[in-house]
Amino acid sequence: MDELIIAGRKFNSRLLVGTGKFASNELMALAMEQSGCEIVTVALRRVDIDNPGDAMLKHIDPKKYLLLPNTSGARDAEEAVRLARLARAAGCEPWIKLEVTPDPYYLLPDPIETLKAAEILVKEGFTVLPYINADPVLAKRLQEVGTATVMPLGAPIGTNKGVRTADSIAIIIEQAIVPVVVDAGLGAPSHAALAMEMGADAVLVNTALAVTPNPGKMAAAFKKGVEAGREAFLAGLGEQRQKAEASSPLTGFLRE
Ligand SMILES: CC(=O)[C@@H](O)[C@H](O)COP(=O)(O)O
Repeated sequence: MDELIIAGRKFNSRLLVGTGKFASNELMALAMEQSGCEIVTVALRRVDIDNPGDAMLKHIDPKKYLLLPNTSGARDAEEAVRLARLARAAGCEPWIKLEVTPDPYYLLPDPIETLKAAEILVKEGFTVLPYINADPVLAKRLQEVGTATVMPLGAPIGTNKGVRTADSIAIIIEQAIVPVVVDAGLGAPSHAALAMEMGADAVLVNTALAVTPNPGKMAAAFKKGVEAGREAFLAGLGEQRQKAEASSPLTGFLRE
């Protein structure tokens, strides 16, 4: 597959994987392996980031995966910035998946606090990958302050509903000057394929891999979905039409 480039860094995989909710760290590691991913996100609140012996971190080989800490659980910009700084102080690369989700029920990202935190973190030299609602105006504003990607949600985190925000994501993709990573709510490989067919640069998946009885198999299926979607996008999909058009044109077969 063609390379994904984020902030000048090249990746062969366009599938990013989250590490929450797995029944065991072994199943998480299996899913990472089978997904072919190169970027793995970890919630800073769930790991002892200072401790290389942390039970989960031990399963994430830094030579193989870029560890992308995320600020999940932060309720405002201040908390998110503090978590990002802690990760950097602990020796993580200055890449951060910015999540500000004050509402515990829908976990929808706060656009104002996200923009505020992004501005601060970009100025401090972080490579910022913000999780956002599928809002084209916010996506533009974030790119203007210098985020490395935008990560619009397909559906709320953990819902497995698929790309419910397709029309807005299409606008974000059309206008983007940085990679667009569809993040959250993708429950099936076909959802990932759809996002990629639309022209998303990558997708991030966690729950769908973690809640199945077979995380390894599901991760392999998502890998194929992402690759198929990307190939189809690059090939160029046929135009959608209102009226039927025969697949086998009848001209020449008609009786005089
Ligand atoms: C792991 C992570 O970063 C999540 O916040 C992310 O948005 C994934 O969402 P799903 O769990 O719905 O795949």
